[in-house]
Amino acid sequence: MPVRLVMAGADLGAQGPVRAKICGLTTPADVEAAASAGAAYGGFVFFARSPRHLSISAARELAVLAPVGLAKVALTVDADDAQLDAILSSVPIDILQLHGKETPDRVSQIRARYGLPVMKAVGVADAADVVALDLYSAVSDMLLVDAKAPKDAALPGGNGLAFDWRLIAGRRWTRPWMLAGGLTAANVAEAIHLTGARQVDVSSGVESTPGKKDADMIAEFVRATVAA
Ligand SMILES: O=C(O)c1ccccc1NCC(=O)[C@H](O)[C@H](O)COP(=O)(O)O
Repeated sequence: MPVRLVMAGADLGAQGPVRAKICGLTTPADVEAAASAGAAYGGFVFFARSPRHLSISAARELAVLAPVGLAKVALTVDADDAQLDAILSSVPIDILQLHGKETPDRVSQIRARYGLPVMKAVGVADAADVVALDLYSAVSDMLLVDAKAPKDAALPGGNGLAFDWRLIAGRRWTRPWMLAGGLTAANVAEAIHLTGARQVDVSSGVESTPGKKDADMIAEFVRATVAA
């Protein structure tokens, strides 16, 4: 199904339930759990150091299982054209999530080269980081407003850490955006109410151990999101 990001700017305003993205799917059961829970997006991680990393062939096997309605997101970190070419020539992907230090110019290049919607992740730890969101909203189709990974973190994201949501309370951007970082079924309603997010992204918060998704936790998270 084509992803309606242009329309999504309007769709994601006041209408409809908040949409959930389940990131770091690694098994067919994860794809089934995300889809049957009613998630709008499923994320595939291409980052070798991650416990959620997928080879291209594994990602392809999962992506073809995703039903209409579960948009397939490829998460990469400072990927070069060769890596993106390899992923996108084999895996049917709907959205690219750029989770590294990609500059605004690089985001624009990637959008132009692949013609896919691009979601740029921006890490937030303090008010200065919020400025970067304005910069990237000019060149991205969607923003992922995430916690900034600590300097000593093993991963640039997916660490299950939240940021101070008050930093973005009441903020709006010209592009659709998604809130991420340390969300769980227990805190997602508060996060939505405080920030006004209409889309949320979770990984660690629906895992029993790092890298292992739990179908019940996914269902509970999506229920809490929709009910918020
Ligand atoms: O998940 C990973 O392993 C990962 C690796 C490298 C860059 C980003 C990564 N994950 C990002 C996400 O899963 C989400 O987009 C988001 O940051 C939520 O993560 P979490 O705080 O674990 O819910």
